Amino acid sequence: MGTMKTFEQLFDELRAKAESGQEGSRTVELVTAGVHTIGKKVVEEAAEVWMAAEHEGADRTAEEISQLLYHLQVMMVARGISLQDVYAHL
Ligand SMILES: N=c1c2ncn([C@@H]3O[C@H](COP(=O)(O)OP(=O)(O)OP(=O)(O)O)[C@@H](O)[C@H]3O)c2ncn1[C@@H]1O[C@H](COP(=O)(O)O)[C@@H](O)[C@H]1O
Repeated sequence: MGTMKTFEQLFDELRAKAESGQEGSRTVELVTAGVHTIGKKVVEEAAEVWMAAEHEGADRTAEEISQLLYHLQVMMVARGISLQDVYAHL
């Protein structure tokens, strides 16, 4: 587990990362690859959340959920969608 951070903090970090174009950044790699590649990761991580929730412990499930949230945020960055755009629908 990395340093403790909130959903909002991670989003700001990912947006800055994508803009920086920093070499070796997973986020830059995914945003460059585009929404098709990111979409496949979102679906894969969603399936892993489901499987962990049914067959594994709470810790493993939480880890898979964190990976799903990360990939959803990368999708938002790739499509230029802000947190406000999403919160407006909650
Ligand atoms: N929170 C995350 C995070 N969660 C998941 N991942 C990525 O998602 C992968 C987990 O999915 P998998 O296990 O399916 O990985 P994989 O099978 O190797 O993936 P594929 O290459 O096969 O698609 C990890 O190996 C990471 O590459 C993340 N990558 C980055 N972050 C955070 O994002 C921020 C920016 O990171 P960089 O863009 O890499 O600098 C940092 O704070 C990081 O901690």
